[in-house]
Amino acid sequence: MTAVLVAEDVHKGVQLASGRRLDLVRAVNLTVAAGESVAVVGRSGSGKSTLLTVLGLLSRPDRGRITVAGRDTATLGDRPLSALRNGAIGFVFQNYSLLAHLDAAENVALPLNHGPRVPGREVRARTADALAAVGLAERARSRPRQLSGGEQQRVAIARALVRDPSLVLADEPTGALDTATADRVLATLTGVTARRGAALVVVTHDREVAMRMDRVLRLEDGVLVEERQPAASAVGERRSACV
Ligand SMILES: Nc1ncnc2c1ncn2[C@@H]1O[C@H](COP(=O)(O)OP(=O)(O)OP(=O)(O)O)[C@@H](O)[C@H]1O
Repeated sequence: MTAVLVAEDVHKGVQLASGRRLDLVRAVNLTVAAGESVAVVGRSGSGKSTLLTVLGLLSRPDRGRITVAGRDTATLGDRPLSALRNGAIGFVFQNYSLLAHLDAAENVALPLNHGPRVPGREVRARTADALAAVGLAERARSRPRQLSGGEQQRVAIARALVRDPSLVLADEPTGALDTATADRVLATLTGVTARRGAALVVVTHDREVAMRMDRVLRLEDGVLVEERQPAASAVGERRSACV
């Protein structure tokens, strides 16, 4: 098993406006293998998004160790950390975080503008492929305000996948989508993990979404508790069916 993401005894708290400290993530241990998908569920406000930002190297843990694609991030300075984040991780934000002055294609292409230079022709081809994968090939020139919430969410997913990340972290990736579109987007996300050997972590409130992942973990009192682990044969079957 090749581990793409390893979190060991990770802790993360936030300072409330009242000055009180809230320890949301208290002892998280998690290993996600290449080709594996994991759902994180839990009640609203339990710290799922906070955990995802720590796993995605967007904020540092208070304690503990996170290893991504074999790199121990605890010892990395800010620049190598952001280079690793940009190169290895695709993040789908709950609020999409699209840039309003850029069209869909330009938003999707953003991760390709950082790190090693990608030739313009390849940028255009990869952007078009990513938009087509989420069913938005026709909307490449639309600005976020010209797109529905669900379309914006799909642009955000295309942006997360455009660089072929080894780890995809998605915060409520189907929250704004109807059932048919959510199905298609989930198939894209799980297809990427299975075909390209990426690891996928999805935060969701939606039971049906959670059940489509290989494992379901619940964040409870700051600890991840295993809710469902399918038989290994079922995971293997699903992976080989997607190749
Ligand atoms: N930077 C911050 N400063 C203060 N409080 C914060 C901060 N980030 C999160 N919180 C609080 O921590 C709690 C957990 O937030 P978080 O967004 O991680 O939960 P969640 O499980 O993802 O919730 P939901 O399912 O509703 O999206 C919430 O009460 C939130 O208000």
